[in-house]
Amino acid sequence: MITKETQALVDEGIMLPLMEDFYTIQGEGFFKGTAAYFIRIGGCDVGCHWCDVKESWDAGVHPPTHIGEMVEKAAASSDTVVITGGEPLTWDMTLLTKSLRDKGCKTHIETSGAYKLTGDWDWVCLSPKKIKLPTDEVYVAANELKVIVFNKHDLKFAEEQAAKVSENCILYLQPEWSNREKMIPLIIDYVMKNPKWKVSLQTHKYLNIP
Ligand SMILES: C[S@@+](CC[C@H](N)C(=O)[O-])C[C@H]1O[C@@H](n2cnc3c(N)ncnc32)[C@H](O)[C@@H]1O
Ligand SMILES: Nc1nc2[nH]cc(C(=O)O)c2c(=O)[nH]1
Ligand code: SF4
Ligand SMILES: [Mg+2]
Repeated sequence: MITKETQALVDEGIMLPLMEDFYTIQGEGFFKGTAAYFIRIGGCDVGCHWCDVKESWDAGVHPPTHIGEMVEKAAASSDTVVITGGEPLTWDMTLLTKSLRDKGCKTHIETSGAYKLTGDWDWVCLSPKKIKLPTDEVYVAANELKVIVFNKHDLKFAEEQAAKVSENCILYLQPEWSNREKMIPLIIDYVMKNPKWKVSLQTHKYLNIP
């Protein structure tokens, strides 16, 4: 159980439930191959059945941590910081992103977009989920749209989502990891026929890095 005082700090975004943080190579999407510091904030109730970090879902098991601590560590390693989770937009991202920018860091987010968009972002990766669709403001802010393809129907979903983002948003299809052998041929064929889309792979999993 956390105290009322701590809960108040979490509500303000001064403390956040930190699952893990690590310096690695961004494995996915537009910045694939770029060194970046990752901050993984616990808490998500979207509930994707194929989620590769289900341990993140329960915010209660991840210790409320002062954002200042996270920012110090991140800024000491990298000028590019990716906020992920869990679903980071479960929380108020205003103060975390402000502190990161004050330290000269670029702020990137990995989000399903299911909740109110808070924070100041240099890059928004929107990965929409059918079971909890993004809010209108996140579609507008998205720099890249990364749709996870678990089955053939997800290609139709991808087109519906692409119709909602801005014109310069970069479009990616990423195979769901456990079903990648089946989905990769389908994605390759689809991208060759519909070249507005690009392929994104979880390259960190092939490289055996976090
Ligand atoms: C774990 S999520 C955390 C951020 C946020 N909740 C979201 O879904 O965008 C980070 C990224 O991994 C993707 N992802 C999660 N599980 C995956 C899987 N099994 N295969 C491929 N991508 C996956 C998500 O769609 C998202 O783009
Ligand atoms: N290397 C690496 N790249 C990533 N890109 C998005 C990730 C995420 O879990 O949000 C991720 C991750 O977990 N590791
Ligand atoms: S929204 Fe993201 S963290 Fe939440 S269940 Fe889906 S993939 Fe996992
Ligand atoms: Mg990941």
